[in-house]
Amino acid sequence: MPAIGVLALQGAVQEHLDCLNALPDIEGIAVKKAAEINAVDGLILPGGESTTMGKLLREFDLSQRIIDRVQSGMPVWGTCAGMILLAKKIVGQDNCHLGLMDITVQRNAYGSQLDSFTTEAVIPEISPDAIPLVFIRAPYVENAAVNVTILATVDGKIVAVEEKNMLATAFHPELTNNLAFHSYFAAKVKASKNNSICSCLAR
Ligand SMILES: NC(=O)CC[C@H](N)C(=O)O
Repeated sequence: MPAIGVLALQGAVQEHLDCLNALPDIEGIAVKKAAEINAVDGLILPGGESTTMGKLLREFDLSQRIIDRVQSGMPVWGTCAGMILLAKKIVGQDNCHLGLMDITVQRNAYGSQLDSFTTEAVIPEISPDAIPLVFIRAPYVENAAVNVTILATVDGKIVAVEEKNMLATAFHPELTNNLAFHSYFAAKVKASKNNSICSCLAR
């Protein structure tokens, strides 16, 4: 059964695990050691506080492990702070964290009076039905390179993107009871696991 890790350094870990474990044929596992990250077929970087998570990733020497696995094809999904961790550029900062996705993100982009809000949107790639979108001190994508697919915008701002095996959302599907994004990501993980089994057998 494919296993999806949820990076468990800080943030909304249990909520993602509950969503994953509600899906058929997927095992959700909290991961915080390099060996655990090596053992999963996909990885979720949860919401929380990106500066703290980035610092812990460096302290525990996990950044390069994640970068290597994602660059060799492991699907990854960053939600909110996780999106910031994936971005190659963060507005107003000289450095980034994992620097994997060709996006520029603006942290806390909705300002103080709109720290948190909920809306909904139809995102055809993910589901034909409207999906609830929960934003908590959320970033948005200020710029996405041409190789990045824009999945959703809210009020003209980009809030969900995909680039090959990488998915990022400014909002928190794990805080709703709608499993559409988790199902979509699980399908990506299953497809990538099948591909790697096929290429091993073909050798
Ligand atoms: N809900 C969240 O993940 C908030 C992200 C947070 N504002 C950050 O910049 O890291």
